[in-house]
Amino acid sequence: MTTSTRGATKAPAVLVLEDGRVFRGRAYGAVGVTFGEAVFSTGMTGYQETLTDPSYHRQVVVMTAPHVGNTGVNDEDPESKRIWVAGYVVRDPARVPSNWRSRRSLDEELAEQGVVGISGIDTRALTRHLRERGAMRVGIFSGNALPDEGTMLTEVRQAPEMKGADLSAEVATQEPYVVPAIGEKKFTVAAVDLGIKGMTPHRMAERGIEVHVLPATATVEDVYAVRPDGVFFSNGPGDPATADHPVSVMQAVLERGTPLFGICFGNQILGRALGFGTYKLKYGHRGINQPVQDRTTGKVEVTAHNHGFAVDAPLDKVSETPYGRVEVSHVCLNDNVVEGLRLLDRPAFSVQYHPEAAAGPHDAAYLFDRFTSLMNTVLMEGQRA
Ligand SMILES: NC(=O)CC[C@H](N)C(=O)O
Repeated sequence: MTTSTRGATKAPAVLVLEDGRVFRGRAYGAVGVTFGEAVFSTGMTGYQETLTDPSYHRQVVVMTAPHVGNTGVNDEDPESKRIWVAGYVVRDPARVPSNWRSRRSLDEELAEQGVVGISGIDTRALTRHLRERGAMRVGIFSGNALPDEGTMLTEVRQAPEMKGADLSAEVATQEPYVVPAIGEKKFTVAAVDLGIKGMTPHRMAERGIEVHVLPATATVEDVYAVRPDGVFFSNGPGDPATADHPVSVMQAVLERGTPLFGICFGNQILGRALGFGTYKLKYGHRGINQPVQDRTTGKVEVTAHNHGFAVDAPLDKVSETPYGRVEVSHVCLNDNVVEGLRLLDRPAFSVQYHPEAAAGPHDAAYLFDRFTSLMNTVLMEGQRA
């Protein structure tokens, strides 16, 4: 069945930014009201992965790509069990989705999951506004009887901000579960779920790792109860400055010298565990075409990003920390933001971006091999000792 998503058949919708700028369009997905932090993603593809990434919880995502929904919605690509974005902003939705895997239209899927969107927006103008003024709160209001602009603006300004938001527990698993190794099992990893994407344990499983995914509230005892060869800290929503519990668990892991790998939120937590601060970026990095340099090899990777905060660590020197020496291993070539940390005296490292990226690119997949080889080295040393 095809559903027409022609703008004219849809209810009117209004997007109101906290600084008072207003964009008018048509309802897309569910009709209603939603609030969140307005952020833009420059990915030309992979919208299902974006929508279902738990790190987007409480964010209203603006797509710079003008056509969205062309390949419909399939049952294979989601990164989690539901759509997490708080709202979705597109320019020109596909009228008829077309792909051999497509099961339904994106419009239908958003409506079914109760996600309020808006279409017919000049998303490039909106993106330029956010780039100049910074990420800010936003509301989308749709339906035939809308409040006046002043009322909508007041409501937007009452919505919670992303700075200071502690959100991992709202998205992470409540119960531990195991993702079995594919083929021969070589290692066991405890993965602390702060908002993990499905592709991350899969990338580990492909390398012979049995992954024990643990709730965000997991204690040091819970982590070591699975007798891990390595410990992983996942991506996740919210402000890393609030993540005191995972920071203290990670410090215990560093203390014991267990191989450790972190992605995105996990990188920010490693930064904090080592004593660095984190800060909010003006508008963040979101998309699948961000250039990152591996400072050890000089090689540039094209990478997937979704972060609004970053680690404040010096680029030009090796830092001394309570856990030994640390270097900034990766940097974003657009703006020199810290994109990775590596300890020189312990088997631990992390990256701010997404080597697991399902929609690609896959330039950074070697980082999963680096984690495997750290576990291998530590295991061999243990056997020799
Ligand atoms: N994808 C992530 O893990 C995001 C981390 C953090 N919430 C940020 O926005 O920077």
